Amino acid sequence: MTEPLYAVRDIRKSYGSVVALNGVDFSVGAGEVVGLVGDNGAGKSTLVRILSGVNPPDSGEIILEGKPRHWRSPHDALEAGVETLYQDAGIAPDLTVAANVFLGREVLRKGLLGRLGFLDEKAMRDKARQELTRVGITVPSAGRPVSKLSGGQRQAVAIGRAVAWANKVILLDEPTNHLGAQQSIEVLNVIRQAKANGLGVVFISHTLPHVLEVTDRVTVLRLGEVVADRPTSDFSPDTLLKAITGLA
Ligand SMILES: Nc1ncnc2c1ncn2[C@@H]1O[C@H](COP(=O)(O)OP(=O)(O)OP(=O)(O)O)[C@@H](O)[C@H]1O
Repeated sequence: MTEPLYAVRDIRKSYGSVVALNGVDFSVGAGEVVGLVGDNGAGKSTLVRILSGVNPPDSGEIILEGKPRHWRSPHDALEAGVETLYQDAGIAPDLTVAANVFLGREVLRKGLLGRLGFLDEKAMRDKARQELTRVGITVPSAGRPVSKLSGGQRQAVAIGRAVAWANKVILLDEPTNHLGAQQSIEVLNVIRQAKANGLGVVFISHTLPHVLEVTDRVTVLRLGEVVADRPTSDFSPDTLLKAITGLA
């Protein structure tokens, strides 16, 4: 078997007496989309926080490209190529689309006296448009404030930004939540584009039709344990729901 791009082994995490994850194995390969599903409280968010470096596990291994990792912060994971898009996507409404794409990573241009410090707005707009186009997102204007975009377009900017910056793995926590049908289709297309670009994509969602549509494999968590990890083609809507709820 080939080495997965990103994997965790035998992860355990408790909050006081609550066991959130009880010996979880999870992996994603390059160019693979893995769905992470489970009922409320199953442990999905806890696992995402461990994968993204927000919280360390109590025990277990985190392995990126075959090497054990110990994330001290989300910044560590990000630097190593693991990008996360959270439910409330961290978009700054008053800034332009381009500024949001580069938020925290502004393109600097050498000033006249060789000082660093000018924000090169044109370069930023061009690059933002280029990056969003690369991942399949079109916005009316990269110079437009995000507050002037629809909710779906905002979400598209957030996901486009995450996919554009990710260089190995992208964790998408409910990216199609609150989106209309057309906007969901666009986000699912961005996921396909990320896969085509060779990223490992983890898609966390309660919207099972989207999971069945876009993933290659599905991992089902129930009460902190993996109860199924199989190719998506093995599941029907009915068998996936049964795996999640545990009801026969
Ligand atoms: N900070 C915390 N303090 C105490 N308990 C927590 C904390 N975070 C999560 N838990 C508990 O850990 C378990 C797993 O929660 P988690 O949020 O990971 O589940 P989830 O699958 O993401 O659920 P949802 O779909 O509702 O977001 C639950 O029993 C939850 O109550």
